[in-house]
Amino acid sequence: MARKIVAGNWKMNLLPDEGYQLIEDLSNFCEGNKLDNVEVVVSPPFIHLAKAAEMTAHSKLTISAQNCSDQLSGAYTGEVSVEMLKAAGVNWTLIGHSERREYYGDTDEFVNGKLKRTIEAEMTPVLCVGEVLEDRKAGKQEEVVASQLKGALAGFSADEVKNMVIAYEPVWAIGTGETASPEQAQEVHAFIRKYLTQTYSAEVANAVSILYGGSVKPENAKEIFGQPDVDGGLIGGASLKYEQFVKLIEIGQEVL
Ligand SMILES: O=C[C@H](O)COP(=O)(O)O
Repeated sequence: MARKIVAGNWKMNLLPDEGYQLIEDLSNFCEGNKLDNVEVVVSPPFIHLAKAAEMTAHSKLTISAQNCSDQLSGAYTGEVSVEMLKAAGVNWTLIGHSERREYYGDTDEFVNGKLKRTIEAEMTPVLCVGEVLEDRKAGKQEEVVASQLKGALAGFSADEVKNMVIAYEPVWAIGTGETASPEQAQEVHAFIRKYLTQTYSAEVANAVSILYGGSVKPENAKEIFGQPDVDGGLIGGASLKYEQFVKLIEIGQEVL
């Protein structure tokens, strides 16, 4: 069965001291509560990662990067390799977030290269996919998501895909306050699972966690997390506030 995950993506927010305080508080929360149903992951900016990983080395809180290089090492100014992440104690990373795709040119091919590095390094990648508003209006969400999955997963074996996490994040629902309805989320999640079944196997489809992302808040999480093909959330804005994120973890623990 797919793992249940509540993940936070801090994006380019929180200065180091604010970030470390939040890590400490979340780590204490995870230790103090019986979280036998959900895994909790947070993705701080690169500069916080090494210390955050050190702080959580013996905690149930998992630290993830937000991105990694598609190259192993060398003259790639501004990039961070998977080896560097691993050396810092970070074993997870988001890949292909829509903000990377939109502002920094992460094409499906590029995303595929980054995924290759993470799988070689035995890391857990969270592959992000999702359609823009125009595609949703044209009813092309499944077509877009299928094409992103095909491009990103090209060349991977079923066993390799089994170790990935997928996040469905409709771009029109990110940071906009507009959430996909639980039915809309379920529809695309079910489609992703069907895609994985048809392309790989039912075993792979059932092993891959599919997270929903896009304006998830304590007020709407119960219904979204309650959908049969939703295995958790990738949360932006609400992961920056301790009370809100903890509430989402509690809802995840109860509903997922
Ligand atoms: O990675 C997280 C998503 O982009 C969702 O962000 P949001 O919860 O602020 O809409």
